[in-house]
Amino acid sequence: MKPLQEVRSGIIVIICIFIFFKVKRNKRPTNLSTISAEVDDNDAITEESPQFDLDIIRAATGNFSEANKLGQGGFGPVFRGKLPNGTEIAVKRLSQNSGQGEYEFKNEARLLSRLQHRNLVKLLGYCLEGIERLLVYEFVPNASLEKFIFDPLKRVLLDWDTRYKIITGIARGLLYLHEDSRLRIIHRDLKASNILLDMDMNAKVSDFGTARLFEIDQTQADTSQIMGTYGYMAPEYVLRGHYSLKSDVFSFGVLVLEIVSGRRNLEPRSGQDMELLIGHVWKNWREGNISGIVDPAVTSGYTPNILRCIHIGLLCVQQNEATRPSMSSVVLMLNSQSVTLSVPTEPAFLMNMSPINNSDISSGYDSTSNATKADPSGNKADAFSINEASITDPYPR
Ligand SMILES: Nc1ncnc2c1ncn2[C@@H]1O[C@H](COP(=O)(O)OP(=O)(O)OP(=O)(O)O)[C@@H](O)[C@H]1O
Repeated sequence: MKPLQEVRSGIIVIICIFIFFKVKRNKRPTNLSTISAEVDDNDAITEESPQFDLDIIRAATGNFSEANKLGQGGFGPVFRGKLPNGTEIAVKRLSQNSGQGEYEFKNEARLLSRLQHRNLVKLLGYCLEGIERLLVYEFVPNASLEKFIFDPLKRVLLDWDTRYKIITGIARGLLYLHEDSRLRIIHRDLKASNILLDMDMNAKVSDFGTARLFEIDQTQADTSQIMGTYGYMAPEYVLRGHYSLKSDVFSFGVLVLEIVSGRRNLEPRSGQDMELLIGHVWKNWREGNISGIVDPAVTSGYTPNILRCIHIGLLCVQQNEATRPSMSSVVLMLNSQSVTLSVPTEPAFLMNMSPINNSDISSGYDSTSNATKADPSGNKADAFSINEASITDPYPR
């Protein structure tokens, strides 16, 4: 009997050890290194991001030659290059005075290298040698949405189907950042110049320099540092430094309306009152004047799809962040025509900007972008006022 009991005990111990290790394997740790285990079926699991040798990057970019310069962003210039294996790359060379510390640099590098989605620009690796800090991205051949949508000649190339594909691509990329990985990521600087277009005009969300990481239960925060670009920032972010997933939803809504109309939300016109695009869209939507909204370069007629996108855009830019939809709702609304859309309430169109802001905005433009970066020192634009017009007829006639 005794040996039999020992055998039984032995089996029980073995089963317990097996269950223990099985549970341990399945348990998801909560740190950043597990991000790759959280990818959905659009994604591939990625390894630790490779650290590139500075000599390799120098050789790939012709020693950061002017001829290879793709553009100048807020954190430094971006250069085109080719690795010895033929892979085309875009190298972001962070300026010493960019204000981005080692922590932020590593944060962006580690974050991006672990996230992979067809609508996100892929980070191939990084280089941290001496004072040199580089981010090495896949090269996205068709430049940014900004270069297309606001260019009088190029935007004609964007028919409605292409614009719709871009809108859905941005929505999916953002949904991935917000909900489909274990860590929630708020982009915080979503704008047309941060949407890159690949060979097939698929949208890829780029520039996570301002992204913040959030554990599942920490989805919003208040900050004394305002980062972002005027025209795209949600009012609660501009005025109170409060950001959340819904701040990105607001920026997405602005982007949708810009894509539909081919106009910038914030277009400075010297000597005139500034009218934000979202205010213009709202006014025309209420009057049923769709032709006053849609880019004349879109020649396909005002299909229900276009009307739906305007409607979704207006839902995203609502003044009250609580009433803005989540990105998963947005993707659902875009994918299924049968999903009923609620009536949008007043958007946060910040009219009657003070002369101080007007001059700030016109002088703050750089050569590559008409969008104006917010003051990273955290000075809040308290001169914005909200138009309090009430809704009488929310449906277009
Ligand atoms: N992966 C890439 N592939 C191709 N071109 C790129 C890539 N990344 C950036 N670029 C180009 O380099 C330019 C500068 O990019 P960057 O993201 O640094 O700045 P930005 O988006 O214009 O401004 P900001 O820094 O304010 O966001 C972009 O306009 C884009 O045309």
